[in-house]
Amino acid sequence: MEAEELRVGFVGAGRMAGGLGRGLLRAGKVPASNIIVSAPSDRNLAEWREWGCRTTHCNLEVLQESTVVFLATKPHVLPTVLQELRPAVTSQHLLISLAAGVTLQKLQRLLPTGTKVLRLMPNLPCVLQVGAAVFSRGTGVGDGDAALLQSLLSPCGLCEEVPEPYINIHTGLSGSGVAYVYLFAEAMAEGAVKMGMPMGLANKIAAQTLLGAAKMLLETGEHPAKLRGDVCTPGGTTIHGLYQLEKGALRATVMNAVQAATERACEMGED
Ligand SMILES: NC(=O)C1=CN([C@@H]2O[C@H](COP(=O)(O)OP(=O)(O)OC[C@H]3O[C@@H](n4cnc5c(N)ncnc54)[C@H](OP(=O)(O)O)[C@@H]3O)[C@@H](O)[C@H]2O)C=CC1
Ligand SMILES: O=C(O)[C@@H]1CCC=N1
Repeated sequence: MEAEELRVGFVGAGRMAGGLGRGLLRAGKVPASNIIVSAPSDRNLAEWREWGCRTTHCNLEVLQESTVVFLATKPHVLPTVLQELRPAVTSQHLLISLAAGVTLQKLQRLLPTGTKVLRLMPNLPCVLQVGAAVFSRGTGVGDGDAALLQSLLSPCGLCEEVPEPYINIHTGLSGSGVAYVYLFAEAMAEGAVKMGMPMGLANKIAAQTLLGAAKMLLETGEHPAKLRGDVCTPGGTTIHGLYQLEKGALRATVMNAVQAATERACEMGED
């Protein structure tokens, strides 16, 4: 289907919906006039109107006006929203849930039999087209529907189909992982401030350091340990810094963070 013909809806207009919406718009994937968004308040909708999208307080209207519908409410709200949407769902719709933890089995249970539903876990950098998203498909979702989602999200960054158990792991690694990186960036900059560098400059350099390191990882394809070794002069500065990170158990702490967030996603699926 051509982008101009595709009608895309968002139920929920918050940060993640906004990230995906702006990613799609910036890439010219779907014209703004073909996007309709719903939320109970105007808090987030005003911004969507500025982008040229249509907005409503009625979730059913989104379903009636679109074929591809992103379900972008918080996970605990989703069952109520699906109960409301259920009577208007048809076999023409492709529903895509962003809700952390909410399994395909649960989504399928809450929707009419045969509904085409996908489970997507994006992350916020998709707004700058450097996101990392994974998805799994529910029963009855064909290759064409999966390809449509991949094509829609292709301008937003990486988008891979994975076995469903990987989605909670991706949530712990990447959906939430963005926040761990901000914490690390803040700590790096504060270290520099402690040593006398102005905060604005320290923040800028910390961000550029993360960007450069991430690009090196992606573009060389090298293992992180190899690239780390390249920075370390024997007896030099880096090994002294790394020793402090190892003493502070950074590696185990980060592994624990990914585990805790993954386990929380699994728990949220049980609610
Ligand atoms: N933030 C992130 O980095 C990521 C989030 N996600 C997932 O995305 C989903 C949304 O999270 P996020 O964008 O952060 O949350 P936000 O709180 O920013 O947005 C939630 C949106 O849902 C709307 N909403 C609340 N109740 C209803 C309802 N009954 N019907 C329709 N809309 C409703 C809110 O309305 P109003 O505008 O009136 O407040 C708001 O627009 C979650 O399921 C989360 O797990 C996934 C990956 C990353
Ligand atoms: O914190 C959360 O639950 C959501 C899911 C991934 C990022 N934010």
